[in-house]
Amino acid sequence: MSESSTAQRLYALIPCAGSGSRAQAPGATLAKQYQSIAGQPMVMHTLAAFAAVPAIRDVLVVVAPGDDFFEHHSAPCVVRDCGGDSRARSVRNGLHDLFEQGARGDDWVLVHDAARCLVTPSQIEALVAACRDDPVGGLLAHRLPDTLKQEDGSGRVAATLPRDDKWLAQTPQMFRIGLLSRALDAALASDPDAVTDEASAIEALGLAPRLVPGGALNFKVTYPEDFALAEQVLRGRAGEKP
Ligand SMILES: Nc1ccn([C@@H]2O[C@H](COP(=O)(O)OP(=O)(O)OP(=O)(O)O)[C@@H](O)[C@H]2O)c(=O)n1
Ligand SMILES: C[C@](O)(CO)[C@H](O)COP(=O)(O)O
Repeated sequence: MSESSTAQRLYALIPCAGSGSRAQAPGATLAKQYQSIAGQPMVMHTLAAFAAVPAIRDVLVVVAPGDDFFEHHSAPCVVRDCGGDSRARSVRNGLHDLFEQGARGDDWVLVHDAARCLVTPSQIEALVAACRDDPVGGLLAHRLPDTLKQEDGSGRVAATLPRDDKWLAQTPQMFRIGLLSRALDAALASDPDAVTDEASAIEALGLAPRLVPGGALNFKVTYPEDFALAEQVLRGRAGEKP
C-alpha cells in the first residue's frame, strides 16, 4: 500500500459457497469450484494467485455450511462456513467475519469469485495500484469485444447498442470493508436480486467505482465448456504442451 494508506490493511475474500448449477454435467454433484482443472481443484488455482500477492494480509474463503473441503485440502487461507443463499449474502457474511477477526472499516477488501481461477497476481496488483488511493474503490473489467445486440423478447434483434461505454464486470472488486458492508446490507434489504456484484451495491449508494482493465482470460468458469479452456490456459502457463 502507498504511504497515504499505510494504516489500512488489505484482505481478500473469496466467495466459494455456490453450487455451480450452470456448469454441471447431468448427474454431477461436485460444486464447480472443487472440480479438477489442470491437476488441482479449481479453487486451489484461485488461492495460489492471491498467495502470490505479498500486500494481502489474510485471505478469507467463505464456504457453504457443512462444506468440509478444506479439512482435506491445505491452503494458505482462513475458511469460514458462513456462506449464504446468494453470492451477495456469502460476501456480506464474510465481511462480518472479517470484522470479528479484527478488520477495521477503513481496511480494504478484494472480493474475488472462487470460480474465476485464471486471475493472475499481476492483475490483482494492477487493481490494488489503481484503487489504493481512490475515494471509492473499483473492479477489474473487460471492454466488450463484440457488437452488442438487444433482444426483442422473441429471439430477434430489437437494436444494436452502442458499446464504447460498456464493460464486462470481473473480479477482484476492491472496496473499503466498512463502505462495502453498509452497501451490501442496504442493497440486500431493498433489492436483493439486483446485487450481482460488489460494485452494484456501491453504485446503489450513488458512488462510481473505478473500472480497471482486466483481460479476456480472467473469465468465470460458468458453463461446461469453460472447463476445457481454463485447463488449456493453466497448463500453458505451467509450460505444459496442450
Ligand atoms: N450462494 C452463493 C453463490 C455463489 N457463490 C460464489 O460466487 C462465485 C460466483 O458465482 P457463480 O459463478 O454464479 O457461481 P454459482 O452460484 O456457484 O453458479 P450457478 O449460478 O451456475 O449455480 C462462485 O465462486 C460461487 O462459489 C457463493 O459464495 N455463494
Ligand atoms: C461478480 C461477477 O463475477 C461479476 O461478473 C458475477 O456477477 C457473478 O456471477 P453471477 O452469474 O452474476 O452470479
